[in-house]
Amino acid sequence: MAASIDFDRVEVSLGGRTVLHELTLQLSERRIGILGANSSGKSTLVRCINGLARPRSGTVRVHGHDVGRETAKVRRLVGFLFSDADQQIIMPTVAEDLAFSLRGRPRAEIDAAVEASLQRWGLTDHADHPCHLLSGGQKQVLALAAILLTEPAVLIADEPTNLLDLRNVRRLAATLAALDQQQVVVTHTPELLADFDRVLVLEAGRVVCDADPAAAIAYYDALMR
Ligand SMILES: Nc1ncnc2c1ncn2[C@@H]1O[C@H](COP(=O)(O)OP(=O)(O)OP(=O)(O)O)[C@@H](O)[C@H]1O
Repeated sequence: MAASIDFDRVEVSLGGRTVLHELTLQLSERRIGILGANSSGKSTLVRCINGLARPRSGTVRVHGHDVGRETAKVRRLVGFLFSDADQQIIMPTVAEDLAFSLRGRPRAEIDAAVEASLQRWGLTDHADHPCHLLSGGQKQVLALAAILLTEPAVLIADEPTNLLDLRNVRRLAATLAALDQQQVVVTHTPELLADFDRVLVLEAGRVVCDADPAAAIAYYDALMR
């Protein structure tokens, strides 16, 4: 089955306005960045990949699976990291939140996976820590760790560094770079995309530039003047 994300003439309307216009794209590179002005349709585009946004017409497929028809299957393939980790931290403590990702599996399997995840992400000393007392950077790491426990093939991150200081921006960038998963990252921080494989620039619901990072970042910079 094709290991790509395919948009076929996708049109999305929200509140009576066309937010994405007849978008046809094949995303098969490992790391894809998305830049664009506020309201240009970036979040809507990535939300189509896991069915959070629904096209009025056209089809989105993830590894050959139609997002509209096989939403549950696609959501098992696609992890989604929001800019505000509070939106996706569900349980009271760090270990419980990680365990929640694996709910339904045998207890011993969950415990072993949570233990390994705590170690991988430097959270072992915070296992019983109330999530709401974590710093912004720690919350973002926890949200990412919880997503990765589900072993998604694709990771979507929508403005993941918005609430982070520069140190944590750099940490998150290094963390993302080291992951095996295909990644689609929306950001207002072009430097985050410097070593990506491909960068799209959106403007008013259309892809106006689709290039390597240097060319796309220069295009975006000129567009924002
Ligand atoms: N649920 C909704 N109902 C109506 N309009 C919506 C809805 N969600 C988004 N929109 C509109 O769709 C347009 C695109 O929004 P989107 O969030 O995709 O843009 P964006 O490029 O991610 O913006 P930002 O950089 O500000 O996060 C905006 O004009 C927004 O107001």
